Amino acid sequence: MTRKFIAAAAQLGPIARDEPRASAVARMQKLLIDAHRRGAELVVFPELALTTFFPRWLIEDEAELDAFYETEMPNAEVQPLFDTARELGVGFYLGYAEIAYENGQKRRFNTSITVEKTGQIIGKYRKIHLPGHPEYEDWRPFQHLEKRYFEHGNLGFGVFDGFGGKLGMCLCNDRRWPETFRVLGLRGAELVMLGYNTPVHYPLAPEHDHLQDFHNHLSMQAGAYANGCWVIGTAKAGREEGCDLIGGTCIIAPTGEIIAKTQGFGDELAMAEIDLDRCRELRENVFNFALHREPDDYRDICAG
Ligand SMILES: C[C@@H](NC(N)=O)C(=O)O
Repeated sequence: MTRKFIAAAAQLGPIARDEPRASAVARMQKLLIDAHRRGAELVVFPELALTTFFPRWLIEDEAELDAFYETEMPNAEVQPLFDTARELGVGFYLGYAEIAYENGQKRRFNTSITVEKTGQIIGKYRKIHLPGHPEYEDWRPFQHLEKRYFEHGNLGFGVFDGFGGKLGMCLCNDRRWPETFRVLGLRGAELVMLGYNTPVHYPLAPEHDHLQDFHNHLSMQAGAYANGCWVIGTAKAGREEGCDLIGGTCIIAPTGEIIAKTQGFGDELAMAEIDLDRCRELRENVFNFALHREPDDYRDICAG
């Protein structure tokens, strides 16, 4: 059986603070339809793809904050995207802010899901590496309050079946951590999908601002290569509410090579054929884990 399919990384340009969900959903439907026309069976959208990147503001009013989260997936506003995708037989990855009620508690997560071509949700992930800070810091030109608005994801790095292979997900800052890709790789992931919102300006080390694109690709290419898996990384890009976000949306082969990339900072597709069997080029050779890994010498990695 061939395990080849065409995938699209569907970059979104900025989403305004007052842009309704319906507008973001319509933009994603358009990208999905274009991707389908060009043969795609899987479309990867960004992190927090339904709203602006709201952690850049301190929002103290609970109702105002809650308006950026989804309490159900799908819900009435996102259903049109699910419907279009199912009608066309296209699956997708989608990032969004989630409110969940667990054991009587209201919990907030930065979440992604994968939806199969049938419209079924086949995987769910809640972001584990939350960057930023929990309290307002007045010296910053903009806030990064993910540690305030989200809890540490409680679903682990799950690997699930879909598109004829083993799939994994993560979100934005997770891609900078080799452990993310290694855990997914150890669990057999052949394709890792992720969305990101990455400001060009990093207030803690502004001398690295010119390296943001480099660090983005370095992290994802290294993750792909060292684990012999495909990576699709999709940006929310461009100047969003005065804050510049990097683009660089791309599809990376298990060799670590970028084989498709967006050019600009708006709504745009990067597309490539994914052959899941190519993972073997690495996983049966230099990164044959069973033959060559030396976990006894890595114990410090798991020390708390
Ligand atoms: C800054 C941070 N953004 C994010 N949304 O996790 C990152 O790119 O690592």
